[in-house]
Amino acid sequence: MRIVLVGFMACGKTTIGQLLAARLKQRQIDLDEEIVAREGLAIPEIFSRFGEEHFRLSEHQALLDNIGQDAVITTGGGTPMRDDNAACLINSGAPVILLDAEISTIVDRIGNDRNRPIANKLDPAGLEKLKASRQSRYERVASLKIQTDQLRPEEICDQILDFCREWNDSEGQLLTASR
Ligand SMILES: Nc1ncnc2c1ncn2[C@@H]1O[C@H](COP(=O)(O)OP(=O)(O)O)[C@@H](O)[C@H]1O
Ligand SMILES: O=C(O)C1=C[C@@H](OP(=O)(O)O)[C@@H](O)[C@H](O)C1
Ligand SMILES: [Mg+2]
Repeated sequence: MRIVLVGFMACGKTTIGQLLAARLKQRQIDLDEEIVAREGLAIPEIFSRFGEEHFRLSEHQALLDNIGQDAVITTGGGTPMRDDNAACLINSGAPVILLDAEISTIVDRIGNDRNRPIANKLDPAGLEKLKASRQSRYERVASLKIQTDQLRPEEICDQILDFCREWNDSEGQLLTASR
């Protein structure tokens, strides 16, 4: 079963993707990990040596190379922002799940992690502004939005799996999970 996770930084895409993959006995493909493996450099080094544009090109290629895989695909927070990436996600035929969270939760979850060059140069107000500028795009590509602030990873997984079982009936609609 293919499942794609999108959403802002630190909303839990990589973590939930890992759990989903384990539950489904399937591979997880994390685009950030793909990029790091291809480039042989950590994300902050890719940004500092080659710039964001280079990172985005690498991310685009990683998405195109992997979107057809039967796997849990976890994107980076910026992946849906390119129009061609958004089209690729929408046309993939896979359920695209948006993980969302409040900025206070995101700030807590980022903690002292220095691995997100874009988040690391922003204060909470800057993060909120960036998230607001991206939100409509996330919502446009997604078939289901889950507000994760009060949920344990296992509960988020349960909601995603319930939704994916009904995917054929609800294709194309943005639903907000109420359970
Ligand atoms: N539902 C959750 N409850 C508590 N902590 C979470 C939850 N989801 C993710 N986290 C924590 O938040 C941090 C960022 O999660 P991560 O999976 O890297 O997010 P993303 O891939 O969206 O940037 C990690 O430390 C992770 O353990
Ligand atoms: O939102 C962004 O622009 C980014 C999100 C990161 O992934 P996560 O969303 O998994 O943190 C990573 O791709 C890079 O640091 C840029
Ligand atoms: Mg991630």
